[in-house]
Amino acid sequence: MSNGIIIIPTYNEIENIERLVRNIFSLQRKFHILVVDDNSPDGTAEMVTSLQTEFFGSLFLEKRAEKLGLGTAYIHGFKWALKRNYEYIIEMDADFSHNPNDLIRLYNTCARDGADIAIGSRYVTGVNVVNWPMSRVLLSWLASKYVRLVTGMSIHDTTAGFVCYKRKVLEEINLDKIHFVGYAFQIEMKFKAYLLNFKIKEIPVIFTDRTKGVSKMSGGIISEAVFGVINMKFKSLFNKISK
Ligand SMILES: Nc1nc2c(ncn2[C@@H]2O[C@H](COP(=O)(O)OP(=O)(O)O[C@H]3O[C@H](CO)[C@@H](O)[C@H](O)[C@@H]3O)[C@@H](O)[C@H]2O)c(=O)[nH]1
Repeated sequence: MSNGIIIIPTYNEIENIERLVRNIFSLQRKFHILVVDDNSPDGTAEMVTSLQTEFFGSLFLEKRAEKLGLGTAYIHGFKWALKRNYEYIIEMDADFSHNPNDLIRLYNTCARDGADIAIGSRYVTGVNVVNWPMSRVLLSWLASKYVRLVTGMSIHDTTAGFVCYKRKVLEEINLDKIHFVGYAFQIEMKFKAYLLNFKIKEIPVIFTDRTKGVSKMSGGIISEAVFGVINMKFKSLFNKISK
């Protein structure tokens, strides 16, 4: 039994998932993996099912009926993990934007260095993003600045999706009261952890854009974040936010 689980949300990641799973299982530290797939038409879930024979007891799959958003996929995965004995619960994209070799550093920041949340951060030391078009780098960097300004959090990479949580953080945040369904979910989780005074550490990582498959970023995801963050801060000022 491993005390750490990597949760990977997937939508149409057939070109990445097998290589990523094999890569994670070849690391020196042993983690379990949970894939939360939203009925990807490209057969991502079927690929995971076929790998489960080889990685029996270490690779898990939760299949949802339709594409319901990155945020709700993670909430689903968190609840699944909390029902089991995992002490460290890690979020990661399926497309190799997050380097699997950084997983151990992320894990150790919580397991050895006393953090409650460890964030694999692109913006601690300048901008560590490879192969994103300039427009996307600017959008992400400005989004992080905007969130810092509005919320008052001192985190550099507020939209990061490469995060290790200690179990107690996910037990204390009310997962049923997370409102955002898209990437803004990442901001909301960090904000709630910040309001609860959890110890948050950022470790620098290099984010490399995917070479296979496509991003699921959309206009709806952006506007959810832009307007949602102000609303979230406003509610917290009047103590109306549920942690
Ligand atoms: N199950 C499920 N998975 C999804 C969904 N939407 C996206 N995903 C999965 O979530 C991961 C990230 O999605 P991408 O579409 O590849 O994200 P990105 O554009 O590269 O965005 C990155 O930057 C964002 C902003 O900084 C980050 O918030 C995000 O986590 C990610 O690192 C991938 O594994 C993708 O398959 C969904 O609706 N359902």
